Amino acid sequence: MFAGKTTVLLQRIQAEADAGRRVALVKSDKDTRYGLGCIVSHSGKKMHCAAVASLSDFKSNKPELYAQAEIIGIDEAQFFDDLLSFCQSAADWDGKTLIVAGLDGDFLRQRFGSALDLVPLADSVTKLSSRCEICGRAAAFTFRKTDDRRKEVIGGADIYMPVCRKHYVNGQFAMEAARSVVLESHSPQRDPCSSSPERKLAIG
Ligand SMILES: Nc1ncnc2c1ncn2[C@@H]1O[C@H](COP(=O)(O)OP(=O)(O)O)[C@@H](O)[C@H]1O
Ligand SMILES: Cc1cn([C@H]2C[C@H](O)[C@@H](COP(=O)(O)O)O2)c(=O)[nH]c1=O
Repeated sequence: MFAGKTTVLLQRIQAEADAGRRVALVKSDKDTRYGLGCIVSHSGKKMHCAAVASLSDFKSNKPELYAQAEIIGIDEAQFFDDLLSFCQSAADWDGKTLIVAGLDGDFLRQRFGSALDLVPLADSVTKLSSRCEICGRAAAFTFRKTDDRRKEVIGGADIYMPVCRKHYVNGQFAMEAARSVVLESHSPQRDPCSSSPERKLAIG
């Protein structure tokens, strides 16, 4: 996150529109933070879009928009279960150009949705990185600052921060240590007289 995916997507869609091409922008309706009619980057740039539950909904519920669009921009691609089938058929059979922005991995660095499955079908792929919020180095990973373990948790800088490899690993270690301290303190078998081993909780 914070790597500039939405910024680049909006810039490319704007450039295509300025060149006279018919464009459409789509995002998942799971993200309601800025209302459903807009895609907004973390730095505040925004454009109108269609917010849909699935990409097949976009095609069936907005048939004119789909039919007239030469270029379709998709943001938050990780949230669309039908990403692969939609992109394949739109590009291969309907002649659309797709510009897709999304996360490849989640806060645990596990694959997120099917953005990775698009790689062999794409003409080109750009992996962006942010700046580590702790040391300023290139940040390829996203650290979740809360204890929520669900894969999908909508949010921005309130919940997530971009981190480099070192600070990702340190942060995960600190979270695990904190979690085990909490679990131990709630365990009925715990001997109140025994002292817990020292744990490092600092990230950095
Ligand atoms: N905590 C943050 N860390 C890094 N960048 C941030 C942060 N908060 C806001 N930004 C801004 O967000 C921009 C990237 O926003 P955006 O294009 O929405 O990224 P992405 O879609 O990859 O999450 C950065 O260029 C920076 O100006
Ligand atoms: C890492 C991670 C992110 N999310 C959510 C949080 C945001 O709502 C989006 C990512 O938005 P961005 O344009 O890339 O900033 O995804 C999530 O649900 N689970 C995660 O592990």
